[in-house]
Amino acid sequence: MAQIFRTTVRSFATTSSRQNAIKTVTVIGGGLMGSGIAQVAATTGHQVVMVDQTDDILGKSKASIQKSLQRVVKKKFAEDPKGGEQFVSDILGRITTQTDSNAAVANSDLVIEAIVENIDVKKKLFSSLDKAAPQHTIFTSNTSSLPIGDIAVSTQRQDRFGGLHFFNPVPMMKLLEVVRIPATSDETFNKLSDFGKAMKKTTVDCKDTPGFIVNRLLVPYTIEAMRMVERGDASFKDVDTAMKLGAGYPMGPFELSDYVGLDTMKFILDGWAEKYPENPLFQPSALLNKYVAEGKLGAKSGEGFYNYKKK
Ligand SMILES: CC(=O)CC(=O)SCCNC(=O)CCNC(=O)[C@H](O)C(C)(C)COP(=O)(O)OP(=O)(O)OC[C@H]1O[C@@H](n2cnc3c(N)ncnc32)[C@H](O)[C@@H]1OP(=O)(O)O
Ligand SMILES: NC(=O)C1=CN([C@@H]2O[C@H](COP(=O)(O)OP(=O)(O)OC[C@H]3O[C@@H](n4cnc5c(N)ncnc54)[C@H](O)[C@@H]3O)[C@@H](O)[C@H]2O)C=CC1
Repeated sequence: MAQIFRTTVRSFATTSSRQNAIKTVTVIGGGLMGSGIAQVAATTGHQVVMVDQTDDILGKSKASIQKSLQRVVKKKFAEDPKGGEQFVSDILGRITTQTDSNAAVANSDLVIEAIVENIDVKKKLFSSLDKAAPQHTIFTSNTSSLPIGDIAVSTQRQDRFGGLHFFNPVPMMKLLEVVRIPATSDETFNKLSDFGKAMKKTTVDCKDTPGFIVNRLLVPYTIEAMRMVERGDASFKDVDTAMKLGAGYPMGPFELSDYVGLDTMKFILDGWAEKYPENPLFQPSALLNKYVAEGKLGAKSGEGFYNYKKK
């Protein structure tokens, strides 16, 4: 019994000290994903530095975090407006902003990159951060579709490099994919998994394969739905209704594509088609290409498969 107790205490102490390993987080990119990641990291007690290209963009990022926190306050502090105000101000107080990414990593335990999905831009950023960050700092990318290993080669710290793939909307989606490349050390991987749990996410372990787990299944499924409509087998609205009511998905594939962005879906698919031309699941969709060519990119552009313009 005493032995079990000692073991339990020891394993708790190990996990707990590992959970404490990451206290300060630098989130680079304050867009849709970066602002969500910064919000959740600060909500779970981490000190966050959020980086973007201009103060104007960072102002918008902070405003979107505030708006998202208000949704939480409405539910959690319905009877306690003062408590709600304190909750928001405590979280925002843990987020500072910076436009100089090298300066932002000076005291960072972890970097989470959530900038534009472009391999050359990501590599350039990490190569510069590698010289500026302390030795112990772990680097991660939130990329949806690029190989983590192809980004990590721009640094001299591949043992302290991995993927943290969050889902949109970050405050609501409970999953975090933790991705390791062959060079990722066990210590780094464990710290990343513990950090995910400290962020109150459920983590899954992923290898550095195209789309990791979720997008590897979700993207071909969505494209197959588009092919079904291209063949005239069903309308896109009926496909959405069928998958929501028949398979229990919160959104059908066309609603989800509009939500993620049709340009993003196309970008992921085109990248994989070029890199893995032999895989029939990654072949282009004429319907998707048509919508993107017409500038119908989904909710963000006001129109995709559905219309989002206020009448
Ligand atoms: C591309 C990639 O690499 C990977 C990806 O991200 S793929 C995309 C993954 N995401 C998905 O699959 C999303 C699927 N959709 C959903 O889960 C849900 O539709 C949704 C959570 C987005 C919205 O839920 P909904 O019921 O349709 O809408 P709505 O009523 O507005 O919101 C539901 C709740 O979420 C909350 N919520 C939604 N967005 C929020 C945000 N950004 N911040 C805080 N709270 C939020 C709302 O306040 C609401 O809370 P209550 O129900 O407690 O009042
Ligand atoms: N949109 C989604 O549903 C998901 C996206 N991702 C990934 O997350 C990353 C970011 O995506 P989003 O947030 O959707 O994009 P976004 O376009 O909303 O935000 C990107 C932000 O990065 C900034 N940025 C660009 N280059 C920069 C640089 N060099 N330094 C600092 N900031 C820079 C931009 O100004 C912008 O604010 C991408 O890699 C994407 O593939 C991952 C999961 C889901």
